[in-house]
Amino acid sequence: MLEAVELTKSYPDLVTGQFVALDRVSFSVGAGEIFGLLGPNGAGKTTALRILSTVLRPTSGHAKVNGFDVNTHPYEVRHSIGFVSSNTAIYDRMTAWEMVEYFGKLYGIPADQLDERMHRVFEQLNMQEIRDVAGARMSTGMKQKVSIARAIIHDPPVLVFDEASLGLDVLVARALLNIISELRDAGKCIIFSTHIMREVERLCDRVSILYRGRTLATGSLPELAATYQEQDFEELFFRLLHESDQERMKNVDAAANSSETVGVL
Ligand SMILES: Nc1ncnc2c1ncn2[C@@H]1O[C@H](COP(=O)(O)OP(=O)(O)OP(=O)(O)O)[C@@H](O)[C@H]1O
Repeated sequence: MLEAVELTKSYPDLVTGQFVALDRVSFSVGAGEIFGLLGPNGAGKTTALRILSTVLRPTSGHAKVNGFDVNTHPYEVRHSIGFVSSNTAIYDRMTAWEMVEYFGKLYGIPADQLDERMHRVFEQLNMQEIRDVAGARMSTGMKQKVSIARAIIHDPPVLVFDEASLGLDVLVARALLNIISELRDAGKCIIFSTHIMREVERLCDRVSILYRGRTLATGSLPELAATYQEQDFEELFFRLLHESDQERMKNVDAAANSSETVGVL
């Protein structure tokens, strides 16, 4: 359903020449699966998700969403994907119903099908009560529901949640995770990026741990526990980050030593 192969994104950098935000990251996600991208700030999660949703072009590597290549078929990819982030803008003057309807029209859903689809989505997300509430009067939780509704109105097979629980209180965050589980059970292919380990433990079938643009490990939690002989996921996460930092420092030292040697020669 979704496949990323050796995705790399680098930016020009005044000091180092190139800054690699994403370094040969690969993963695949099937229908009815929630795949987590877990990493601290700056790990490269948003960069990967922006490439998958065709907002950014990769420097190298390729990706397919619902069988369509992100570089050659961006239009088809956008129709196959729904994107939910923590900072989706909600129009103050539109009601929940009007906003979702507007997006349905943007996706080109014919009027006769759109009305039926709207009712189904509002029922699915339990949004009937906020149907006529204007954006300006919505709570953060209501806004997040509208963001999800407009991301799924065209019934895409792939859904991307980028730090979607950021800023939500525990009750609303819990409701969000429940909605995502239900979407998985309905057969959606879901990518869920977060820096919260508890969310991964609760929700994800498999996860990639990203750090400084690189994948440190990928697998289901039981697989990772067995591979690294560590049952506590939080311990495992920090251990991998620490080992990656040590490896990096070793490489920096080695590079410094070799340039000193060249200087002496
Ligand atoms: N346009 C850009 N030019 C230069 N560097 C960038 C650009 N966009 C992102 N970066 C850098 O790429 C790295 C990865 O950023 P990204 O937003 O993908 O991280 P993230 O894992 O989503 O973290 P966060 O939770 O902070 O958003 C960061 O160091 C960021 O500063």
